[in-house]
Amino acid sequence: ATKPKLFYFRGRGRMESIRWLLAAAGVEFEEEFIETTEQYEKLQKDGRLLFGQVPMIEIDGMVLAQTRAILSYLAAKYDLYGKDLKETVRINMYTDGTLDLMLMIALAAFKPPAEKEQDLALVVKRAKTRYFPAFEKILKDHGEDFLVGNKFSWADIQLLEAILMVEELDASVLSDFSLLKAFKTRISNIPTIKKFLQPGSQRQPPPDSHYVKVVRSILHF
Ligand SMILES: CCCCC[C@H]1O[C@@H](O)C[C@@H]1SC[C@H](NC(=O)CC[C@H](N)C(=O)O)C(=O)NCC(=O)O
Repeated sequence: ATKPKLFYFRGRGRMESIRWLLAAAGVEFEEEFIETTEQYEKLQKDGRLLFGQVPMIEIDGMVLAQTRAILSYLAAKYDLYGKDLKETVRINMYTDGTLDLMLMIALAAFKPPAEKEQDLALVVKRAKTRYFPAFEKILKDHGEDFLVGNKFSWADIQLLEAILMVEELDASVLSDFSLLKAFKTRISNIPTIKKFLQPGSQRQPPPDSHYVKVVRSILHF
C-alpha cells in the first residue's frame, strides 16, 4: 500500500502533531516540503488545497486538509480515539487544549523579537497555570497510566508533544507536576515514540529564522 504523503513547509507548524500521531501509530509516511511559491501555487492551481491552505495529506485515496480533521481521521483509523463517544469527546477536549497551546508557540515564531519573547513567556505561564494543572488533575483523578480509559490514545501522544515543546522554552516547567513527569517518562518510552524521539527521525526542529523567512516568502505575509 502507498504510504500517506504530507504536504507542508520544512518545519513544525500545524503539521507536527500529524507527524507525531503517524509516528506513534508506527505508520511510515512521506513528505513533500514546500520550499518555494511555485510549489505552493502549483498545488493550489491543481486544486489540491481545499481552502488554498496546508497542511494537506494524501491518504487512502483521499486528499485531506484541515489539521483537526486529519488528526481525527488518523486517530480513528489507528484505534487511538477511545472505545466509545464518551471517551472520544474527552480525547477531543484534551487534544483541542494541547493544540491551542502548541499553536501559540507556532505563531510566536512569526512575531518581532520583543513580542515573540512576551508571547513565549505567556505560553509558559498558560502551561504552568492553566494546561498542566488540568492534566495533572486528570491523571490524579483517573489514577491510570493514560489520560483516557487506561488505553494509549491520541490525547497521550499530543500531551507529550506539548510537554516537550514547552520544556524547550523552560526546562523546569514540570517541577511542580510529579504525575506529568512520570507520564512524560512513561509515554516517551513507548517504542514507536522512543524511536521518533531519536535523532534522524522525521520530527522537525523548533522554528528558526530561516523557516520563518521561507514561510513568509511563500505565504507573502
Ligand atoms: C511555525 C508554524 C507555522 C506558522 C504559520 C502557520 O500557522 C498559520 O497561522 C499559518 C501557517 S500554516 C499555513 C496556513 N494554514 C492554515 O492556516 C490552516 C488552518 C486550518 N484551520 C488548519 O487547521 O489546517 C496556510 O496555508 N495559509 C495560507 C492561506 O491561508 O492562504
